[in-house]
Amino acid sequence: MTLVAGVDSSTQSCKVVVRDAESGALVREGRAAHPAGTEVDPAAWWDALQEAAAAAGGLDDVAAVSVAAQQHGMVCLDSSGEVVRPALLWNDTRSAGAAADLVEELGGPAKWAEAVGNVPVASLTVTKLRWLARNEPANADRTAAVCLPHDWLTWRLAGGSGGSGGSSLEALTTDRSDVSGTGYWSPSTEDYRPELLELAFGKVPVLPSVLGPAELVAGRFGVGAGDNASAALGVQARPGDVVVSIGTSGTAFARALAPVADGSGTVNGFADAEGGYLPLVCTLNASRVLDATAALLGVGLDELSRLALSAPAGADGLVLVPYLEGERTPNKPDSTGAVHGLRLDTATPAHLARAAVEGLLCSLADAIDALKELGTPVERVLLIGGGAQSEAVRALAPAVFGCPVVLPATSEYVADGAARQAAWAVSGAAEPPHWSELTSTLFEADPTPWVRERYAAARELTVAK
Ligand SMILES: Nc1ncnc2c1ncn2[C@@H]1O[C@H](COP(=O)(O)OP(=O)(O)O)[C@@H](O)[C@H]1O
Ligand SMILES: O=C(CO)[C@@H](O)[C@H](O)COP(=O)(O)O
Repeated sequence: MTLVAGVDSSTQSCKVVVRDAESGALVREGRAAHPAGTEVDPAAWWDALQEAAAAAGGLDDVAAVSVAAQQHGMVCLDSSGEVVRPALLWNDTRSAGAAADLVEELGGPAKWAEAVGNVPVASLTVTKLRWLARNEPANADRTAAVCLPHDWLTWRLAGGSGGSGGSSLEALTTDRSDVSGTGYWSPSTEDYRPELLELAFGKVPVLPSVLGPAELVAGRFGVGAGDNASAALGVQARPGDVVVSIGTSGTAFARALAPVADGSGTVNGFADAEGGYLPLVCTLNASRVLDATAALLGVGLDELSRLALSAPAGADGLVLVPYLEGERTPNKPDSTGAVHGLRLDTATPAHLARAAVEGLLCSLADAIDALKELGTPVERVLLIGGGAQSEAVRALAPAVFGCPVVLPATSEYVADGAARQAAWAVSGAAEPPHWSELTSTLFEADPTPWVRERYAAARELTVAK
């Protein structure tokens, strides 16, 4: 049996799966936690990867390993390969002002969408580089190369380590899916846009080489991917599927045959990990809305679910606007969350739990609508990510989304996608291997459109932090 491994180095943790390259059967798995916060020393990802790999029985017997990771994080390296400062993550909003400046300097959002398929918001790497240039000029001066979390982990696995003896900066690699979230690579021309990096950062550091989806690095490492593109590989998404992921971020995305350029900035025009495209909407607030509400109520996640399901649809008018970390979609980096409709009869744990689940789902329903408005066909909605383990999320998603929801069997789909990429690279075939169909459960419910209507009115009523 040929074994392959897939890694998901995501915001909250690192997961490793070892699978049979041919059938996709799960052989072993492991995980380890990441530190909290929106700036993290990449060394912590490396340590977590070692711990998760050891928990998965080690990687010595696998033919290939691919790493998928959280998108957009800014990893700056100096000329000897040392990390210059802790990485700024996708959910760090300090570069919101830099994003607004860059949009204006290029002549407006449409120019950016046309150039790189994305309108800068604080999440994109290009805005973090502008922030660095303006706020930490000494660190910007020291920066000789810039890469993404999955690029850095792949480089280290393949021998790059910084200091003497490590691979050179020129050995850094990336893939289309992740580089398309930087803001300085164009999915329509498949090229870096160095003039945009120059505009943002004042210079063009060494950038990773962009390899094809099934290429191998140093003979044993897949090129890797952004975590959402890897999840699309993991669930074997097909045209007509919209995948909704409830992790730290909330995302809705679909595979597409042509690049997308949304001048409103709502939909990110990413590339996918198979040679196509991945229009995607991302929110900053998803599973942690449930974590925070459960903590507020002093209950666990299962009890939160039970409470939510015990309250009526619409929570008798109680609405929770989930902008607990500010928000990216809509672009309100300084906004805060809010609870509206509080009365004596709605001031109960059950009403608050219901409002939290419905608020989270309404923000994702808006994301699905944005994809539809750009012409994305929606034949099936697939629900994945840690938050999809919530009974309340499963039961209420079809009511709020207004359509049936497919729940694939619980699995680490980002890591699974990376393992499938590794199997593809090892096979030398033109297409990724077809692994057995996922077992899944269909959730259906009568639509509750009034829940979204009340949410739509309430989501505008938030104050800045
Ligand atoms: N039973 C559950 N009910 C609700 N949420 C859950 C449950 N189990 C795990 N989660 C959520 O999963 C989240 C982590 O999801 P994950 O997809 O691993 O995130 P990320 O990929 O961003 O690190 C946690 O914030 C936690 O709230
Ligand atoms: O920024 C995005 C997508 O554009 C996020 O989806 C990150 O890629 C983080 O993913 P999770 O850790 O929440 O899965």
